[in-house]
Amino acid sequence: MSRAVLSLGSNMGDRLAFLQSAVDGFRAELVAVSPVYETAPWGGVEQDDFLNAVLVVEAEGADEWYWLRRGQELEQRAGRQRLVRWGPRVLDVDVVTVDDVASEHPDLLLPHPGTPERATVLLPWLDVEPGAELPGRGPVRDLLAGLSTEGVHRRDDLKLA
Ligand SMILES: Nc1ncnc2c1ncn2[C@@H]1O[C@H](COP(=O)(O)OP(=O)(O)OP(=O)(O)O)[C@@H](O)[C@H]1O
Ligand SMILES: Nc1nc2c(c(=O)[nH]1)N=C(CO)CN2
Repeated sequence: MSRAVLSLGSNMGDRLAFLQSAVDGFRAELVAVSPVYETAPWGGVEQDDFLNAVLVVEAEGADEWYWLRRGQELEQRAGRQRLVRWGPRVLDVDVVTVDDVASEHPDLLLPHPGTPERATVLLPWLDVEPGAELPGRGPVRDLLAGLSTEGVHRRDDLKLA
């Protein structure tokens, strides 16, 4: 069984609908869906706030590339265009972890290298897996304790179903 943690982000158009389209796309493999967070953009590009969430998914016989491909298919279906690094997007699906897999392949870095610094990933992940560990880096709870969560707000009025 392959178990992956995926980070979803959107800051263009109907942001919640784009996140929901990813949830729907992974419906058959879905283990958990986090609350939705509204988050100030990181990365230095001036742009609108994001909605972020995390999914936990599982599939028999899948490998890490399967999850990357599935995420990219859903990004394409949402109409994503790759324009600016760390810029606005209708849907971003990042593979955060796949079991304990470590990968240095540039097309699939695992665990996703941005994770330890991103409260936008760690907070929703902790909501669905309170004991979560980032392989090689320890408990998510401890990583979060060292980060600012300023600009990261849980939106309980916005629900993914
Ligand atoms: N763990 C991963 N999850 C998703 N894409 C990855 C991962 N590791 C490497 N990539 C590669 O990153 C590229 C996609 O980058 P993308 O434009 O989504 O980056 P970004 O979301 O702007 O930045 P970041 O990856 O820092 O969040 C793809 O070519 C993909 O193969
Ligand atoms: N708050 C927030 N900022 C971002 C995000 C994101 O998902 N959330 N994704 C980016 C591109 O990967 C760039 N900046």
